[in-house]
Amino acid sequence: MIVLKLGGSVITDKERAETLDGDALDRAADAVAAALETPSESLADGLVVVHGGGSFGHYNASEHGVSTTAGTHDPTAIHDIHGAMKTLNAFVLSRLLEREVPAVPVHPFSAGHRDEEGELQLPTGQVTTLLEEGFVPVLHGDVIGHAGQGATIVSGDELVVELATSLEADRIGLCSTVPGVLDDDGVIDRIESYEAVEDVLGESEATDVTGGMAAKVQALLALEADASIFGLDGLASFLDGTEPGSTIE
Ligand SMILES: Nc1ncnc2c1ncn2[C@@H]1O[C@H](COP(=O)(O)OP(=O)(O)OP(=O)(O)O)[C@@H](O)[C@H]1O
Ligand SMILES: C=C(C)CCOP(=O)(O)O
Repeated sequence: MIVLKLGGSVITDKERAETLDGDALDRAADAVAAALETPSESLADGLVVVHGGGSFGHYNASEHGVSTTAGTHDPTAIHDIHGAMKTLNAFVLSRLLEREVPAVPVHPFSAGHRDEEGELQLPTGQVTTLLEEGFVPVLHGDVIGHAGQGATIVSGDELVVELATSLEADRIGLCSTVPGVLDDDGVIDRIESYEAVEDVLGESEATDVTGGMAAKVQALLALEADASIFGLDGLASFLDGTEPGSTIE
C-alpha cells in the first residue's frame, strides 16, 4: 500500500491566493491513473492520496492567525480554511475522476481531532474500508478540532505520517515542487538524521503555516518505513517502485 502526498506547492500556484496549477495537477493525475492501470507490487493493496494546501489553505490560515499550535474559536476562520481546502480537494478529485481513478474524499475536519497534548488523533476505519472496497481515498491538510485551543491546522505531512503508521504503508512518497531535499551539491540521496541536514533545511519560500521542508524531514524520520521526497518528474517512477529524489530512512 502506498501513501502519496501531492504537495500544495506542486498543484497550486503558491504565489497567488487560491490559484490552481492546472497543468501540474493534470500531470500528477496522469501519473496516478497510469500507475493504477498497471499496478506495481506495492500498489496491490491500494493507494491513499493526501494533498497539501499550497495557495488554498495557508493564506486563510495565516490571515486568521491559525497554525498547527495557535488555535481559533472563530467559526468564520474555520469555515474559510476548511472551505478553501474543500475547494482544492474538489479540483483534485475531479481531475482524478476524469481519468477513471476511483477517488473519494475524506475530510480530516470531520474525521479527527487533536488532544490536549496537541497529538493528532485520526481514526482510519473509513480509509481502510474504502481501500478494501477499491477506492482511492483522498485526504488533505485541514483545520481540525483541538482540545483547549478551538481548532488548529493539521498539515498534509502530519496526515501522511499518521496514515503510514496506522495503515502500515509499504511505501510513502511526497511529491513536492523541488526534486528532493537540496544542499549545495544538488539532491541529497539518503537522509538518516535531522542533524546531518539541519543546516540546509528551511521553511517554504511561500506563505506556509506548517513548516516547509524542515518539518517534513523531521516528521518522516520518525517513520518505520522509508519515505521519498521527489518532484513531479519523479512521480511516475515512484509509483512504479523506484526511489526517486531523496530517501528519508
Ligand atoms: N534544503 C531544501 N531542499 C529543498 N527545498 C527546501 C529546502 N529548504 C527549504 N525548502 C523549501 O521547501 C519547499 C517545500 O516545502 P513545502 O511545504 O512548500 O512543500 P509542499 O509539501 O509541496 O507544499 P504544501 O506544504 O503546500 O503542501 C520548497 O519549495 C522550498 O522552498
Ligand atoms: C489548511 C492548511 C493550511 C493545509 C496545510 O497542509 P499542508 O499544505 O500539507 O501543510
